[in-house]
Amino acid sequence: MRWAYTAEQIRAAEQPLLAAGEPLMRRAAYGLAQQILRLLRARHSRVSGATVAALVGKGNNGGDALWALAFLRRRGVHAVAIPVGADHGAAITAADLHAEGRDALLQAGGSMATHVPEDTAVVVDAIFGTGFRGSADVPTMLRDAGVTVPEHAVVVACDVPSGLNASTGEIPGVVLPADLTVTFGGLKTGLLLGEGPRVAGRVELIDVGLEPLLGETPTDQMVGVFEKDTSAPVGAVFAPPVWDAHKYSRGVIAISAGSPQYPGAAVLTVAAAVATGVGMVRWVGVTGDDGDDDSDTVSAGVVAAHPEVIAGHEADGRADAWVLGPGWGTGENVHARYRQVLDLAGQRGTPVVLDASALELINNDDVARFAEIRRAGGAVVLTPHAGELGRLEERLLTEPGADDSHGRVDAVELWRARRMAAHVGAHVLLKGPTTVIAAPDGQARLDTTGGPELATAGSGDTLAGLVGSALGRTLPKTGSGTLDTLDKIAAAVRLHALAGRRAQQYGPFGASALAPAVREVLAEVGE
Ligand SMILES: NC(=O)C1=CN([C@@H]2O[C@H](COP(=O)(O)OP(=O)(O)OC[C@H]3O[C@@H](n4cnc5c(N)ncnc54)[C@H](O)[C@@H]3O)[C@@H](O)[C@H]2O)[C@@H](O)CC1
Repeated sequence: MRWAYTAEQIRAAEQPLLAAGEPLMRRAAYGLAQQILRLLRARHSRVSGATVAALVGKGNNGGDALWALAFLRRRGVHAVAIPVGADHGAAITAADLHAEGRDALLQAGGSMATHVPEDTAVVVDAIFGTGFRGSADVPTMLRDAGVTVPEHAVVVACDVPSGLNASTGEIPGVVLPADLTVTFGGLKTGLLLGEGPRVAGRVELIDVGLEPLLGETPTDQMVGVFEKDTSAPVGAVFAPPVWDAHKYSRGVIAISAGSPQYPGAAVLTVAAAVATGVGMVRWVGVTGDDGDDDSDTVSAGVVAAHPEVIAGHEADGRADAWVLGPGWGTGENVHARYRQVLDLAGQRGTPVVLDASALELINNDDVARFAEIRRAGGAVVLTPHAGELGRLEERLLTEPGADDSHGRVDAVELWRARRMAAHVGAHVLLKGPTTVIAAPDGQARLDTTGGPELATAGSGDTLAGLVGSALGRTLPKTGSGTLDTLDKIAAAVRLHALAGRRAQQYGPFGASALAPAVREVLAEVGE
Protein backbone atom coordinates (compact mmCIF):
# COMPACT_ATOMS: atom_id res chain seq x y z
CA MET A 1 0.00 0.00 0.00
CA ARG A 2 1.16 3.53 -0.76
CA TRP A 3 -0.05 6.75 0.79
CA ALA A 4 -1.59 9.84 -0.77
CA TYR A 5 -1.42 13.38 0.54
CA THR A 6 -2.84 16.81 -0.04
CA ALA A 7 -0.63 19.36 -1.79
CA GLU A 8 -0.35 21.20 1.52
CA GLN A 9 1.02 18.11 3.27
CA ILE A 10 3.59 17.61 0.51
CA ARG A 11 4.64 21.24 0.67
CA ALA A 12 4.96 21.08 4.46
CA ALA A 13 7.22 18.04 4.15
CA GLU A 14 9.36 19.79 1.55
CA GLN A 15 10.05 22.85 3.67
CA PRO A 16 12.72 21.49 6.07
CA LEU A 17 14.51 19.75 3.21
CA LEU A 18 14.53 22.87 1.06
CA ALA A 19 15.76 24.90 4.03
CA ALA A 20 18.59 22.39 4.41
CA GLY A 21 19.53 22.94 0.77
CA GLU A 22 18.43 19.53 -0.54
CA PRO A 23 18.23 19.67 -4.36
CA LEU A 24 14.59 18.53 -4.52
CA MET A 25 13.90 20.20 -7.84
CA ARG A 26 16.79 18.51 -9.57
CA ARG A 27 15.77 15.13 -8.15
CA ALA A 28 12.23 15.68 -9.40
CA ALA A 29 13.51 16.85 -12.80
CA TYR A 30 15.85 13.89 -13.15
CA GLY A 31 12.96 11.52 -12.45
CA LEU A 32 10.81 13.33 -15.01
CA ALA A 33 13.59 13.14 -17.60
CA GLN A 34 13.99 9.40 -16.99
CA GLN A 35 10.29 8.83 -17.55
CA ILE A 36 10.38 10.82 -20.78
CA LEU A 37 13.43 8.87 -21.99
CA ARG A 38 11.54 5.65 -21.31
CA LEU A 39 8.59 6.93 -23.35
CA LEU A 40 10.84 7.97 -26.23
CA ARG A 41 12.54 4.58 -26.28
CA ALA A 42 9.23 2.73 -26.19
CA ARG A 43 7.35 4.84 -28.73
CA HIS A 44 10.03 6.20 -31.03
CA SER A 45 12.93 3.82 -30.45
CA ARG A 46 15.30 6.74 -30.50
CA VAL A 47 16.24 9.41 -28.02
CA SER A 48 18.90 11.43 -29.78
CA GLY A 49 17.28 13.82 -32.23
CA ALA A 50 13.75 13.41 -30.82
CA THR A 51 11.98 16.64 -29.90
CA VAL A 52 10.57 17.29 -26.43
CA ALA A 53 8.74 20.58 -25.83
CA ALA A 54 7.67 21.87 -22.44
CA LEU A 55 4.89 24.37 -21.76
CA VAL A 56 6.47 26.23 -18.88
CA GLY A 57 4.83 28.45 -16.27
CA LYS A 58 6.72 30.85 -14.08
CA GLY A 59 6.68 28.79 -10.87
CA ASN A 60 8.70 25.87 -9.54
CA ASN A 61 6.60 23.48 -11.60
CA GLY A 62 8.06 25.14 -14.67
CA GLY A 63 11.47 24.94 -12.99
CA ASP A 64 11.16 21.16 -12.79
CA ALA A 65 10.46 20.97 -16.51
CA LEU A 66 13.35 23.29 -17.43
CA TRP A 67 15.80 21.15 -15.47
CA ALA A 68 14.33 18.01 -17.01
CA LEU A 69 14.80 19.50 -20.49
CA ALA A 70 18.44 20.27 -19.59
CA PHE A 71 18.99 16.60 -18.63
CA LEU A 72 17.31 15.47 -21.84
CA ARG A 73 19.37 17.85 -23.95
CA ARG A 74 22.51 16.12 -22.65
CA ARG A 75 21.12 12.86 -24.08
CA GLY A 76 20.87 14.46 -27.51
CA VAL A 77 17.19 15.39 -27.29
CA HIS A 78 16.06 18.53 -29.11
CA ALA A 79 14.78 20.31 -25.98
CA VAL A 80 12.48 23.32 -26.30
CA ALA A 81 10.79 25.45 -23.64
CA ILE A 82 7.70 27.58 -24.38
CA PRO A 83 6.73 30.13 -21.72
CA VAL A 84 2.96 29.99 -21.10
CA GLY A 85 0.94 32.26 -18.83
CA ALA A 86 0.46 35.89 -18.03
CA ASP A 87 1.69 38.35 -15.48
CA HIS A 88 -0.52 41.39 -14.86
CA GLY A 89 -2.20 40.77 -18.19
CA ALA A 90 1.02 40.54 -20.24
CA ALA A 91 2.23 37.22 -21.65
CA ILE A 92 5.24 35.90 -19.75
CA THR A 93 8.59 35.53 -21.48
CA ALA A 94 11.77 33.55 -20.86
CA ALA A 95 12.83 36.26 -18.42
CA ASP A 96 9.89 35.37 -16.12
CA LEU A 97 10.76 31.67 -15.85
CA HIS A 98 12.56 29.87 -13.02
CA ALA A 99 16.00 31.41 -13.49
CA GLU A 100 18.27 28.48 -12.59
CA GLY A 101 16.22 26.06 -14.63
CA ARG A 102 16.21 28.37 -17.64
CA ASP A 103 19.96 28.91 -17.41
CA ALA A 104 20.60 25.18 -17.03
CA LEU A 105 18.56 24.50 -20.17
CA LEU A 106 20.29 27.17 -22.22
CA GLN A 107 23.74 26.08 -21.04
CA ALA A 108 22.96 22.51 -22.04
CA GLY A 109 22.14 23.72 -25.57
CA GLY A 110 18.33 23.75 -25.29
CA SER A 111 16.24 26.60 -26.62
CA MET A 112 13.28 28.86 -25.94
CA ALA A 113 10.44 29.04 -28.44
CA THR A 114 6.99 30.50 -28.92
CA HIS A 115 5.39 27.41 -30.46
CA VAL A 116 5.59 23.63 -30.21
CA PRO A 117 7.63 22.23 -33.14
CA GLU A 118 5.55 20.01 -35.42
CA ASP A 119 7.87 17.01 -34.96
CA THR A 120 7.51 17.08 -31.15
CA ALA A 121 7.22 13.58 -29.71
CA VAL A 122 6.51 14.56 -26.10
CA VAL A 123 4.84 17.71 -24.75
CA VAL A 124 5.45 18.39 -21.07
CA ASP A 125 2.68 20.30 -19.29
CA ALA A 126 4.45 22.37 -16.62
CA ILE A 127 2.33 25.52 -16.49
CA PHE A 128 0.98 25.00 -12.96
CA GLY A 129 1.70 22.44 -10.26
CA THR A 130 0.71 22.37 -6.63
CA GLY A 131 0.86 26.16 -6.49
CA PHE A 132 -2.25 26.38 -8.70
CA ARG A 133 -5.15 28.30 -7.16
CA GLY A 134 -8.57 29.26 -8.43
CA SER A 135 -9.37 28.40 -12.01
CA ALA A 136 -7.66 28.29 -15.40
CA ASP A 137 -8.69 27.36 -18.93
CA VAL A 138 -5.49 25.84 -20.27
CA PRO A 139 -6.60 25.15 -23.89
CA THR A 140 -7.72 28.80 -24.17
CA MET A 141 -4.44 29.99 -22.65
CA LEU A 142 -2.60 27.98 -25.29
CA ARG A 143 -4.81 29.26 -28.11
CA ASP A 144 -4.31 32.85 -26.97
CA ALA A 145 -0.54 32.26 -26.97
CA GLY A 146 -0.74 30.76 -30.48
CA VAL A 147 0.51 27.40 -29.16
CA THR A 148 -0.83 24.17 -30.69
CA VAL A 149 -0.16 20.75 -29.22
CA PRO A 150 0.40 18.32 -32.14
CA GLU A 151 -2.14 15.48 -32.08
CA HIS A 152 0.54 12.78 -32.34
CA ALA A 153 2.47 14.08 -29.29
CA VAL A 154 2.34 12.27 -25.97
CA VAL A 155 1.34 14.66 -23.16
CA VAL A 156 3.26 14.29 -19.91
CA ALA A 157 2.02 16.31 -16.93
CA CYS A 158 4.73 17.57 -14.59
CA ASP A 159 3.58 16.76 -11.02
CA VAL A 160 -0.13 17.29 -11.85
CA PRO A 161 -2.04 18.33 -14.99
CA SER A 162 -2.08 22.16 -14.98
CA GLY A 163 -5.43 23.44 -13.73
CA LEU A 164 -6.20 20.37 -11.61
CA ASN A 165 -6.46 20.98 -7.89
CA ALA A 166 -3.82 18.56 -6.58
CA SER A 167 -5.63 18.02 -3.27
CA THR A 168 -9.29 17.85 -4.23
CA GLY A 169 -9.17 16.51 -7.77
CA GLU A 170 -11.41 19.36 -8.89
CA ILE A 171 -10.99 21.18 -12.20
CA PRO A 172 -12.54 24.61 -11.87
CA GLY A 173 -11.63 25.42 -15.51
CA VAL A 174 -10.30 23.22 -18.31
CA VAL A 175 -7.10 21.16 -18.44
CA LEU A 176 -4.98 19.48 -21.08
CA PRO A 177 -5.53 15.76 -20.37
CA ALA A 178 -2.27 13.86 -19.89
CA ASP A 179 -1.20 10.42 -21.05
CA LEU A 180 1.25 10.22 -18.17
CA THR A 181 1.59 12.22 -14.97
CA VAL A 182 4.99 12.18 -13.30
CA THR A 183 4.41 13.28 -9.73
CA PHE A 184 7.02 14.15 -7.13
CA GLY A 185 7.57 13.32 -3.48
CA GLY A 186 4.23 11.63 -2.79
CA LEU A 187 0.97 10.73 -4.51
CA LYS A 188 -1.54 13.57 -4.41
CA THR A 189 -5.14 12.75 -3.54
CA GLY A 190 -6.32 14.92 -6.42
CA LEU A 191 -4.76 12.47 -8.89
CA LEU A 192 -6.87 9.63 -7.49
CA LEU A 193 -10.22 11.23 -6.75
CA GLY A 194 -12.64 13.63 -8.40
CA GLU A 195 -11.67 14.51 -11.97
CA GLY A 196 -8.04 13.52 -11.39
CA PRO A 197 -8.12 9.94 -12.71
CA ARG A 198 -9.90 11.12 -15.88
CA VAL A 199 -7.16 13.60 -16.84
CA ALA A 200 -3.96 12.30 -15.23
CA GLY A 201 -3.42 9.19 -17.35
CA ARG A 202 -0.91 6.75 -15.90
CA VAL A 203 0.66 8.10 -12.71
CA GLU A 204 4.34 7.58 -11.90
CA LEU A 205 5.73 8.63 -8.53
CA ILE A 206 9.28 9.97 -8.24
CA ASP A 207 10.91 9.65 -4.84
CA VAL A 208 12.65 12.92 -3.98
CA GLY A 209 13.37 12.03 -0.37
CA LEU A 210 10.20 13.23 1.35
CA GLU A 211 9.16 9.85 2.73
CA PRO A 212 10.64 10.25 6.23
CA LEU A 213 8.91 13.60 6.68
CA LEU A 214 5.65 12.55 5.08
CA GLY A 215 5.70 9.54 7.40
CA GLU A 216 5.12 11.93 10.31
CA THR A 217 1.71 12.89 8.91
CA PRO A 218 -0.96 11.61 11.32
CA THR A 219 -2.62 8.50 9.86
CA ASP A 220 -6.07 10.06 10.13
CA GLN A 221 -4.93 12.86 7.82
CA MET A 222 -3.46 10.87 4.98
CA VAL A 223 -4.96 8.08 2.96
CA GLY A 224 -3.74 4.60 2.07
CA VAL A 225 -3.96 3.71 -1.61
CA PHE A 226 -4.42 0.35 -3.24
CA GLU A 227 -3.45 0.46 -6.89
CA LYS A 228 -2.99 -2.16 -9.54
CA ASP A 229 0.56 -2.94 -8.47
CA THR A 230 -0.04 -2.98 -4.72
CA SER A 231 -2.14 -5.57 -3.00
CA ALA A 232 -4.76 -5.07 -0.33
CA PRO A 233 -4.58 -7.96 2.16
CA VAL A 234 -6.81 -10.28 0.10
CA GLY A 235 -4.67 -13.33 0.81
CA ALA A 236 -4.64 -12.77 4.57
CA VAL A 237 -8.34 -11.96 4.97
CA PHE A 238 -9.64 -14.63 2.59
CA ALA A 239 -7.11 -17.22 3.71
CA PRO A 240 -7.85 -20.93 3.29
CA PRO A 241 -9.17 -22.67 6.42
CA VAL A 242 -6.78 -23.95 9.08
CA TRP A 243 -6.37 -27.75 9.32
CA ASP A 244 -8.64 -28.24 12.33
CA ALA A 245 -11.37 -25.92 11.09
CA HIS A 246 -15.00 -26.76 11.56
CA LYS A 247 -17.90 -24.99 10.01
CA TYR A 248 -18.52 -22.70 12.96
CA SER A 249 -14.87 -21.71 13.37
CA ARG A 250 -14.73 -20.65 9.71
CA GLY A 251 -17.48 -18.13 10.24
CA VAL A 252 -21.23 -17.97 9.80
CA ILE A 253 -22.43 -15.17 7.56
CA ALA A 254 -26.06 -14.21 8.06
CA ILE A 255 -27.65 -12.40 5.13
CA SER A 256 -31.00 -10.72 5.06
CA ALA A 257 -31.49 -9.68 1.45
CA GLY A 258 -34.01 -9.87 -1.35
CA SER A 259 -37.75 -9.45 -1.61
CA PRO A 260 -40.44 -10.65 -3.99
CA GLN A 261 -39.64 -7.53 -6.03
CA TYR A 262 -35.87 -8.12 -6.03
CA PRO A 263 -35.31 -11.83 -5.44
CA GLY A 264 -32.03 -11.83 -7.40
CA ALA A 265 -30.32 -9.61 -4.83
CA ALA A 266 -30.64 -12.38 -2.26
CA VAL A 267 -29.09 -14.93 -4.61
CA LEU A 268 -26.21 -12.64 -5.58
CA THR A 269 -25.34 -11.59 -2.04
CA VAL A 270 -25.43 -15.18 -0.84
CA ALA A 271 -23.44 -16.36 -3.88
CA ALA A 272 -20.63 -13.94 -3.07
CA ALA A 273 -20.34 -15.07 0.54
CA VAL A 274 -20.48 -18.74 -0.44
CA ALA A 275 -17.79 -18.23 -3.10
CA THR A 276 -15.29 -17.00 -0.51
CA GLY A 277 -15.46 -20.29 1.38
CA VAL A 278 -17.01 -19.73 4.80
CA GLY A 279 -18.34 -22.23 7.32
CA MET A 280 -21.96 -21.42 6.70
CA VAL A 281 -24.18 -18.89 5.00
CA ARG A 282 -27.58 -18.28 6.53
CA TRP A 283 -30.32 -16.47 4.67
CA VAL A 284 -32.88 -14.75 6.86
CA GLY A 285 -36.14 -13.40 5.43
CA VAL A 286 -37.58 -10.06 6.40
CA THR A 287 -40.98 -11.30 7.45
CA GLY A 288 -41.83 -12.08 11.04
CA ASP A 289 -40.59 -15.34 12.50
CA ASP A 290 -43.53 -17.18 10.94
CA GLY A 291 -42.61 -16.16 7.40
CA ASP A 292 -45.21 -15.89 4.67
CA ASP A 293 -45.67 -17.04 1.13
CA ASP A 294 -43.96 -14.05 -0.49
CA SER A 295 -40.78 -14.43 1.46
CA ASP A 296 -40.82 -18.18 0.87
CA THR A 297 -40.46 -17.54 -2.85
CA VAL A 298 -37.21 -15.68 -2.22
CA SER A 299 -36.06 -18.39 0.17
CA ALA A 300 -36.81 -21.10 -2.39
CA GLY A 301 -34.81 -19.23 -5.02
CA VAL A 302 -31.80 -18.90 -2.73
CA VAL A 303 -31.82 -22.56 -1.75
CA ALA A 304 -32.34 -23.71 -5.34
CA ALA A 305 -29.24 -21.75 -6.37
CA HIS A 306 -27.24 -22.65 -3.24
CA PRO A 307 -28.48 -25.79 -1.51
CA GLU A 308 -25.82 -25.37 1.19
CA VAL A 309 -27.53 -22.24 2.51
CA ILE A 310 -29.63 -22.49 5.66
CA ALA A 311 -32.71 -20.39 4.96
CA GLY A 312 -35.23 -19.28 7.53
CA HIS A 313 -36.93 -16.37 9.19
CA GLU A 314 -35.30 -16.26 12.60
CA ALA A 315 -32.70 -13.60 13.21
CA ASP A 316 -31.72 -14.93 16.58
CA GLY A 317 -29.41 -17.67 15.31
CA ARG A 318 -25.66 -17.96 15.01
CA ALA A 319 -23.98 -15.13 13.08
CA ASP A 320 -20.36 -13.95 12.94
CA ALA A 321 -21.36 -11.12 10.61
CA TRP A 322 -24.63 -9.75 9.26
CA VAL A 323 -25.38 -8.32 5.85
CA LEU A 324 -28.65 -6.39 5.69
CA GLY A 325 -30.47 -4.67 2.91
CA PRO A 326 -29.61 -5.73 -0.68
CA GLY A 327 -32.91 -5.92 -2.56
CA TRP A 328 -35.04 -5.41 0.53
CA GLY A 329 -37.05 -2.69 -1.10
CA THR A 330 -39.47 -0.84 1.12
CA GLY A 331 -41.50 -3.75 2.47
CA GLU A 332 -43.30 -3.12 5.74
CA ASN A 333 -41.24 -5.60 7.76
CA VAL A 334 -37.78 -4.43 6.81
CA HIS A 335 -37.63 -1.81 9.51
CA ALA A 336 -38.42 -4.27 12.27
CA ARG A 337 -35.80 -6.69 10.97
CA TYR A 338 -33.22 -3.92 10.73
CA ARG A 339 -33.84 -2.81 14.33
CA GLN A 340 -33.88 -6.38 15.62
CA VAL A 341 -30.55 -7.26 14.03
CA LEU A 342 -28.89 -4.05 15.24
CA ASP A 343 -30.05 -4.79 18.78
CA LEU A 344 -28.80 -8.39 18.59
CA ALA A 345 -25.49 -7.22 17.17
CA GLY A 346 -25.18 -4.72 20.00
CA GLN A 347 -25.66 -7.47 22.56
CA ARG A 348 -23.17 -9.80 20.88
CA GLY A 349 -20.66 -7.51 19.20
CA THR A 350 -21.45 -8.86 15.73
CA PRO A 351 -20.21 -6.85 12.72
CA VAL A 352 -23.05 -5.59 10.51
CA VAL A 353 -22.94 -4.49 6.87
CA LEU A 354 -25.74 -2.11 5.91
CA ASP A 355 -26.26 -1.95 2.16
CA ALA A 356 -28.84 -0.62 -0.30
CA SER A 357 -32.35 -0.52 1.26
CA ALA A 358 -30.91 -0.79 4.78
CA LEU A 359 -29.06 2.50 4.22
CA GLU A 360 -32.41 4.22 3.70
CA LEU A 361 -33.49 3.19 7.20
CA ILE A 362 -30.61 4.76 9.12
CA ASN A 363 -31.46 7.78 11.20
CA ASN A 364 -29.70 9.65 13.97
CA ASP A 365 -31.24 7.41 16.67
CA ASP A 366 -29.16 4.57 15.28
CA VAL A 367 -25.89 6.30 16.12
CA ALA A 368 -26.25 5.02 19.69
CA ARG A 369 -26.97 1.50 18.38
CA PHE A 370 -23.86 1.59 16.20
CA ALA A 371 -21.84 2.73 19.21
CA GLU A 372 -23.22 -0.20 21.20
CA ILE A 373 -22.12 -2.63 18.49
CA ARG A 374 -18.62 -1.16 18.43
CA ARG A 375 -18.37 -1.19 22.23
CA ALA A 376 -19.27 -4.87 22.19
CA GLY A 377 -16.39 -5.53 19.75
CA GLY A 378 -18.27 -5.42 16.44
CA ALA A 379 -18.27 -2.90 13.64
CA VAL A 380 -20.86 -1.31 11.38
CA VAL A 381 -20.09 -0.84 7.69
CA LEU A 382 -22.21 1.32 5.41
CA THR A 383 -21.77 0.70 1.68
CA PRO A 384 -23.40 3.63 -0.16
CA HIS A 385 -22.86 4.89 -3.66
CA ALA A 386 -22.84 8.67 -4.06
CA GLY A 387 -26.64 8.97 -4.33
CA GLU A 388 -27.25 6.87 -1.22
CA LEU A 389 -24.64 8.87 0.68
CA GLY A 390 -26.39 12.05 -0.42
CA ARG A 391 -29.68 10.82 1.05
CA LEU A 392 -27.91 9.82 4.28
CA GLU A 393 -26.44 13.32 4.48
CA GLU A 394 -29.86 14.88 3.96
CA ARG A 395 -31.36 12.80 6.75
CA LEU A 396 -28.50 12.84 9.25
CA LEU A 397 -26.54 16.04 8.71
CA THR A 398 -29.21 18.68 8.41
CA GLU A 399 -28.79 20.38 11.76
CA PRO A 400 -27.78 24.04 11.48
CA GLY A 401 -24.05 24.57 11.16
CA ALA A 402 -23.42 21.04 9.88
CA ASP A 403 -22.23 22.34 6.53
CA ASP A 404 -18.53 22.90 7.07
CA SER A 405 -17.69 22.42 3.38
CA HIS A 406 -16.09 25.85 3.01
CA GLY A 407 -13.09 24.64 5.04
CA ARG A 408 -12.64 21.52 2.93
CA VAL A 409 -9.13 20.79 1.65
CA ASP A 410 -9.71 17.15 0.70
CA ALA A 411 -11.29 15.54 -2.32
CA VAL A 412 -15.02 15.78 -1.89
CA GLU A 413 -15.61 12.00 -1.85
CA LEU A 414 -12.96 11.51 0.81
CA TRP A 415 -14.28 14.37 2.86
CA ARG A 416 -17.89 13.17 2.62
CA ALA A 417 -17.01 9.58 3.52
CA ARG A 418 -14.89 10.69 6.47
CA ARG A 419 -17.53 13.11 7.68
CA MET A 420 -20.30 10.49 7.58
CA ALA A 421 -18.06 7.85 9.21
CA ALA A 422 -17.23 10.22 12.05
CA HIS A 423 -20.84 11.33 12.44
CA VAL A 424 -22.42 7.89 12.69
CA GLY A 425 -19.48 6.01 14.17
CA ALA A 426 -19.37 3.47 11.35
CA HIS A 427 -17.05 2.58 8.51
CA VAL A 428 -18.19 4.05 5.22
CA LEU A 429 -17.40 2.30 1.94
CA LEU A 430 -18.23 4.86 -0.74
CA LYS A 431 -18.56 3.18 -4.13
CA GLY A 432 -17.42 4.99 -7.27
CA PRO A 433 -14.68 4.96 -9.92
CA THR A 434 -12.26 5.23 -7.00
CA THR A 435 -13.63 3.48 -3.93
CA VAL A 436 -13.18 5.33 -0.65
CA ILE A 437 -13.21 3.53 2.68
CA ALA A 438 -13.31 5.75 5.77
CA ALA A 439 -13.10 4.66 9.39
CA PRO A 440 -14.79 6.55 12.24
CA ASP A 441 -11.35 7.67 13.51
CA GLY A 442 -10.51 9.43 10.22
CA GLN A 443 -8.28 6.73 8.73
CA ALA A 444 -9.04 6.12 5.10
CA ARG A 445 -8.15 3.94 2.14
CA LEU A 446 -8.65 4.38 -1.57
CA ASP A 447 -8.91 1.58 -4.07
CA THR A 448 -8.29 2.50 -7.68
CA THR A 449 -8.34 -1.03 -9.05
CA GLY A 450 -12.01 -1.58 -9.84
CA GLY A 451 -12.93 -1.04 -13.47
CA PRO A 452 -16.13 0.23 -15.11
CA GLU A 453 -17.12 -3.38 -15.81
CA LEU A 454 -18.26 -3.47 -12.16
CA ALA A 455 -20.88 -0.81 -12.87
CA THR A 456 -23.68 -3.32 -13.44
CA ALA A 457 -26.85 -4.21 -11.55
CA GLY A 458 -26.17 -6.66 -8.73
CA SER A 459 -22.48 -5.80 -8.47
CA GLY A 460 -23.16 -3.99 -5.18
CA ASP A 461 -25.03 -7.02 -3.79
CA THR A 462 -21.93 -9.08 -4.54
CA LEU A 463 -19.70 -6.56 -2.79
CA ALA A 464 -21.95 -6.57 0.27
CA GLY A 465 -21.62 -10.36 0.46
CA LEU A 466 -17.84 -10.11 0.19
CA VAL A 467 -17.62 -7.47 2.92
CA GLY A 468 -19.85 -9.60 5.16
CA SER A 469 -17.58 -12.57 4.57
CA ALA A 470 -14.45 -10.52 5.28
CA LEU A 471 -15.87 -9.39 8.60
CA GLY A 472 -17.35 -12.71 9.68
CA ARG A 473 -14.52 -15.01 8.71
CA THR A 474 -11.71 -13.08 10.34
CA LEU A 475 -12.84 -13.01 13.95
CA PRO A 476 -9.91 -13.83 16.23
CA LYS A 477 -10.83 -17.50 16.40
CA THR A 478 -9.80 -17.90 12.76
CA GLY A 479 -6.32 -16.60 13.54
CA SER A 480 -6.61 -13.34 11.58
CA GLY A 481 -7.39 -11.16 14.55
CA THR A 482 -4.64 -8.66 13.90
CA LEU A 483 -6.29 -7.34 10.76
CA ASP A 484 -8.53 -4.42 11.55
CA THR A 485 -11.90 -3.61 10.06
CA LEU A 486 -10.38 -1.21 7.54
CA ASP A 487 -8.06 -3.96 6.22
CA LYS A 488 -10.94 -6.40 5.97
CA ILE A 489 -13.15 -4.02 4.04
CA ALA A 490 -10.24 -3.07 1.77
CA ALA A 491 -9.61 -6.75 1.07
CA ALA A 492 -13.25 -7.26 0.07
CA VAL A 493 -13.17 -4.22 -2.23
CA ARG A 494 -9.99 -5.47 -3.87
CA LEU A 495 -11.37 -8.99 -4.27
CA HIS A 496 -14.46 -7.51 -5.93
CA ALA A 497 -12.24 -5.52 -8.31
CA LEU A 498 -10.11 -8.54 -9.14
CA ALA A 499 -13.22 -10.65 -9.74
CA GLY A 500 -14.53 -7.98 -12.12
CA ARG A 501 -11.31 -8.02 -14.07
CA ARG A 502 -11.29 -11.80 -14.14
CA ALA A 503 -14.91 -12.04 -15.30
CA GLN A 504 -14.20 -9.48 -18.01
CA GLN A 505 -11.55 -11.75 -19.51
CA TYR A 506 -14.37 -13.97 -20.77
CA GLY A 507 -16.26 -11.04 -22.28
CA PRO A 508 -18.98 -8.68 -21.10
CA PHE A 509 -20.79 -10.01 -18.07
CA GLY A 510 -23.60 -9.52 -15.53
CA ALA A 511 -23.16 -9.67 -11.78
CA SER A 512 -23.90 -13.40 -11.54
CA ALA A 513 -20.51 -13.98 -13.20
CA LEU A 514 -18.72 -12.34 -10.27
CA ALA A 515 -19.05 -15.11 -7.68
CA PRO A 516 -17.44 -17.75 -9.95
CA ALA A 517 -14.70 -15.21 -10.69
CA VAL A 518 -14.18 -14.69 -6.94
CA ARG A 519 -13.40 -18.42 -6.65
CA GLU A 520 -10.89 -18.23 -9.50
CA VAL A 521 -9.17 -15.22 -7.99
CA LEU A 522 -8.95 -16.84 -4.55
CA ALA A 523 -7.61 -20.05 -6.06
CA GLU A 524 -4.73 -18.02 -7.48
CA VAL A 525 -4.17 -15.95 -4.35
CA GLY A 526 -3.90 -19.17 -2.35
CA GLU A 527 -1.27 -20.67 -4.67
N1 LIG B 1 8.41 23.32 -3.20
C1 LIG B 1 9.50 22.99 -3.92
O1 LIG B 1 10.56 23.58 -3.86
C2 LIG B 1 9.43 21.88 -4.85
C3 LIG B 1 8.38 21.94 -5.70
N2 LIG B 1 8.39 21.21 -6.78
C4 LIG B 1 7.56 21.68 -7.89
O2 LIG B 1 7.03 22.94 -7.61
C5 LIG B 1 5.63 22.95 -7.85
C6 LIG B 1 5.00 23.99 -7.02
O3 LIG B 1 5.63 25.19 -7.38
P1 LIG B 1 5.06 26.63 -7.05
O4 LIG B 1 4.68 26.70 -5.64
O5 LIG B 1 6.07 27.59 -7.54
O6 LIG B 1 3.74 26.75 -7.89
P2 LIG B 1 3.40 26.40 -9.41
O7 LIG B 1 4.63 26.27 -10.21
O8 LIG B 1 2.47 25.30 -9.37
O9 LIG B 1 2.60 27.68 -9.91
C7 LIG B 1 2.75 28.87 -9.31
C8 LIG B 1 2.52 30.03 -10.26
O10 LIG B 1 1.29 29.93 -10.91
C9 LIG B 1 0.49 31.08 -10.60
N3 LIG B 1 -0.91 30.68 -10.55
C10 LIG B 1 -1.49 29.88 -9.64
N4 LIG B 1 -2.79 29.71 -9.93
C11 LIG B 1 -3.04 30.43 -11.05
C12 LIG B 1 -4.19 30.66 -11.83
N5 LIG B 1 -5.38 30.11 -11.53
N6 LIG B 1 -4.08 31.44 -12.93
C13 LIG B 1 -2.92 31.99 -13.26
N7 LIG B 1 -1.78 31.84 -12.56
C14 LIG B 1 -1.83 31.05 -11.45
C15 LIG B 1 1.05 31.58 -9.29
O11 LIG B 1 0.80 32.94 -9.12
C16 LIG B 1 2.52 31.29 -9.44
O12 LIG B 1 3.15 32.29 -10.16
C17 LIG B 1 5.22 21.55 -7.61
O13 LIG B 1 4.04 21.20 -8.28
C18 LIG B 1 6.40 20.78 -8.15
O14 LIG B 1 6.28 20.62 -9.54
C19 LIG B 1 9.47 20.29 -7.08
O15 LIG B 1 10.44 20.99 -7.76
C20 LIG B 1 10.10 19.73 -5.85
C21 LIG B 1 10.48 20.82 -4.92
